[in-house]
Amino acid sequence: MSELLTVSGLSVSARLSHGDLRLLDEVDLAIGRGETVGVVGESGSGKTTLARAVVGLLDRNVRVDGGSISLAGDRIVAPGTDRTGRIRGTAVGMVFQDASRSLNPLMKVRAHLAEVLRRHVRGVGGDEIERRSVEVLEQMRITDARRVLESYPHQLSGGLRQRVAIGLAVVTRPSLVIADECTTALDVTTQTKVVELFRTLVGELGIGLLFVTHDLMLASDLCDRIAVMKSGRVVEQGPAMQVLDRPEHDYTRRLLAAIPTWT
Ligand SMILES: Nc1ncnc2c1ncn2[C@@H]1O[C@H](COP(=O)(O)OP(=O)(O)OP(=O)(O)O)[C@@H](O)[C@H]1O
Repeated sequence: MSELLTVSGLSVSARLSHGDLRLLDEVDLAIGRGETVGVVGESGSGKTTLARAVVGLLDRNVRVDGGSISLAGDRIVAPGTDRTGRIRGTAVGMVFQDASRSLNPLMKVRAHLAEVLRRHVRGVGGDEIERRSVEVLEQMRITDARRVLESYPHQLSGGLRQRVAIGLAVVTRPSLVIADECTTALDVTTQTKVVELFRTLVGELGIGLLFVTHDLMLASDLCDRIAVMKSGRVVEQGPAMQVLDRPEHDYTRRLLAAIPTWT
């Protein structure tokens, strides 16, 4: 599988009034084209910091102090280097937890899609915007694309809003999508449908998917490989089934033990 995203020895710290706090410690992670990698771990383990480092969206008091991130062989992040501006929203799409907050309540879905396309696709015109907007909603398995295009976010269900948010992330045809806890706010049935949609999209579009979640079962259902994070480090990574069936690290075993069972 050809490598798409390579994170090598990435260390990130926050500057605080009483000194520096290490948020990521020598993190290694790789994602190939058409591959889904889950990053799991409890709250505060550094998952979001890792996802945000890839797209250059770290907080102002946070900086990279070691290692690097490359996309398709191009080094985009290293200490003192941030070349993420040209890949964010184009080669890399992002979906966050709460679609309601990432969508502007005063803009119809049509205007959201048009804005993203105009910002990121050079020379795109009205007809093409219309064609690609309908096409991406259909890719999101939205059957009444024209009605959805004319809707404001509040007129859509939570599941539909999240589909629109995913559509906005892929309409520019990125090679990598980063999804950060994007199913957490959804009920279980809607969550399952969104996971199914991601599975289809990865297959159809051949994108790489970085799927951040605290839910180890969800990750193992969707992902080819899983990286388990604890205190800013990747403590274990491997094929999803291996991590689930034969966890090597105590922390992974504890995460597994914390999953409620029906029996
Ligand atoms: N700008 C910042 N300044 C100081 N500390 C920060 C900053 N951003 C994140 N942190 C700390 O870094 C740690 C990792 O945070 P991060 O949000 O990456 O964890 P997470 O695994 O995504 O957690 P969650 O699942 O709750 O989102 C936490 O302890 C957090 O408080």
